[in-house]
Amino acid sequence: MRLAELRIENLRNVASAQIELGPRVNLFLGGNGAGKTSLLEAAYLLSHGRSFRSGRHETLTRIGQESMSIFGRVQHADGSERRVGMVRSRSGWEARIDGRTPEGMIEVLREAAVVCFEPGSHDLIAGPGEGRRRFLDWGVFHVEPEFGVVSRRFRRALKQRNALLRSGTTARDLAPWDAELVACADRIDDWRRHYVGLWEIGLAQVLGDLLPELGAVDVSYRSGWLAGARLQDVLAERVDRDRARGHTGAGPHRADWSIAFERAPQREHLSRGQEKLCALACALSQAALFAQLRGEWPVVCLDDLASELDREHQAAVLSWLDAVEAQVLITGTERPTMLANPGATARTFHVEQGQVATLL
Ligand SMILES: Nc1ncnc2c1ncn2[C@@H]1O[C@H](COP(=O)(O)OP(=O)(O)OP(=O)(O)O)[C@@H](O)[C@H]1O
Repeated sequence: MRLAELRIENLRNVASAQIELGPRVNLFLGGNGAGKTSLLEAAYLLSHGRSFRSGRHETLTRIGQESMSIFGRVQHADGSERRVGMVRSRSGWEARIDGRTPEGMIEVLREAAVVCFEPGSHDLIAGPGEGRRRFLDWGVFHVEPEFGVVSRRFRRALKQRNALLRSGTTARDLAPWDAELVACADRIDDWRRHYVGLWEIGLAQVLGDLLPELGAVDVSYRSGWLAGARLQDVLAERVDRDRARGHTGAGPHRADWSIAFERAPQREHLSRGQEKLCALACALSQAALFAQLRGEWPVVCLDDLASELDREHQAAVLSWLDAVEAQVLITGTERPTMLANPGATARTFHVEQGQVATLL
């Protein structure tokens, strides 16, 4: 899929922008604080319903404004086109699809698929498990049609169970929520496990290009409860502990995954740059798996590529992307030397004080 057009109103310092994107490489150049990352953030929001930057959602809206909006014209490989959008006001998010209000944001998120590598991406390797679960679930969501609904049911059951735990209830009151929780958890776990099994094949290939010096790679997935045990047994066994803590300590909300290399078996063996390359390989291999299973590439965003990677790795990434069909959005303060002659289909934009102008 590709974003043929991106329209933004009042996102950070971008008061109003309408960008006609090219089908392949789109380069956004401008000085620090110009608003380049905010453009990628807009594309990412359409796909994830949240920003890749930390902080409260209120800070997304331009200072002094009541609301912000993002619209995208999405073109799919089968020739279909969708107009997707989201508006954020004081009352929260509102989704739009082809001029109507869909049942939920989930419909917009299904249409727009964007993967992103940005300065905070190393957190995927070095940061808390929540980011890794989100990464994994984004991939699963796009290939398992029921995943969105089942994970919503799971979150509801978990919330209810936690509320009951805090109110000092009996095991009998917990039983219906435990049953719902376990039913959803088993499906989520199966989907995630299956996805990781497919994804790690492509990940090993990309890492073989980007970090060959670290040797063979192994991805381990942990479901969030004792390996080999049934979740219902684990919940029953630890119910007193859960009650004392006021929340459920085992389940898919505690799942995690990690990457180990032959010559860097622990995460702490990786340099910061190697963590970044790992995170980049995760994003690229996730995009490749999406393309394999869905028959079209997601949009690939690379924020501040030149300052994140050395020249050799920048060249490796750009030639990897050149060989595939993906639409790519890249930001930088200067044109990367590898993109000095980016080809006839490439577009370059100049960004300054939140304004975007097409250069080529
Ligand atoms: N809510 C907001 N309202 C208005 N301006 C904001 C808001 N939040 C952030 N900004 C400003 O918007 C700009 C956002 O810049 P962004 O991170 O997109 O820039 P960038 O071009 O990627 O910069 P850099 O090269 O420094 O990473 C900054 O100038 C920032 O001060």
